[in-house]
Amino acid sequence: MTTSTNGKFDRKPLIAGNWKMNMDHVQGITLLQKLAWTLKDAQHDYNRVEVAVFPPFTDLRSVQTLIRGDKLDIEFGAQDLSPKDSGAYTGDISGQFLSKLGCRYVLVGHSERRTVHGETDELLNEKLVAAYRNSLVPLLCVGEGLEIRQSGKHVQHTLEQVRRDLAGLDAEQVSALVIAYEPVWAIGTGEVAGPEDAQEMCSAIRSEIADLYDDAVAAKTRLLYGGSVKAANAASILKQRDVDGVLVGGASLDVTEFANIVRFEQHLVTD
Ligand SMILES: O=C(CO)COP(=O)(O)O
Repeated sequence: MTTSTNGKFDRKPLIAGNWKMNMDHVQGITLLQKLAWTLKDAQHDYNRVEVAVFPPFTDLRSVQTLIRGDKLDIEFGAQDLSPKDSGAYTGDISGQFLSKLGCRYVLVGHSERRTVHGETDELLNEKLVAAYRNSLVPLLCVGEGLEIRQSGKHVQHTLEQVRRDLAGLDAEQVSALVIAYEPVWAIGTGEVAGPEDAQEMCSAIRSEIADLYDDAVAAKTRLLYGGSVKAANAASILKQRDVDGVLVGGASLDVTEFANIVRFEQHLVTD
């Protein structure tokens, strides 16, 4: 594996597709089959770049069956989990069940959960604990809205989220964690943060982790950017020193777009 003085490629890049509330289980397995074929044609090297998809809950069993049956080298995760493992919590989904279903990852704190469902940092902290308790790797989403960006307080705001969400987690847990910086104003809007914005925030998050834990932990935590990522803008973002991958929404539903984003990252690692 290519290494660099800053250790960027010591962290395995992750290209993640958040399908959100799109694709029923039939559409989902068709999309996944096409993605697997496309990546195979492109001779994708899974040892160098990890690919993960986050389908709706109702797709997870079909996705698991396909990935296991066809031995696809694609990881999958859920879009949310309950802070509790079982009990009278109608409509919630337990991390225990997700883990048993073979999920490797789980999204925590996506801005659509924070805003539409009013999820607080305190709740998200409990969800992170629940994820680790059930051997899931959490992919924590943080980021500011437009007003905060315009007020110039975006770094302060996002680091505050990081501090609150990570409260009480130990060094081993945070080393395994993935954090996606997703500025709310760039999600589904076509507005993409510039590569330098992505680098600014990922670098600030890494420094914050070094302060909260130590440099060794900060060097291991993978940091992604998300918000209107497409094949056309992915390369410049992925090149940034502290950006270890991307969390892709809309473009992950288009196999060609998503596979091209994976390819950009693979070239960066290989060249
Ligand atoms: O929210 C996102 C991924 O979690 C980003 O969504 P879009 O890529 O559609 O902007």
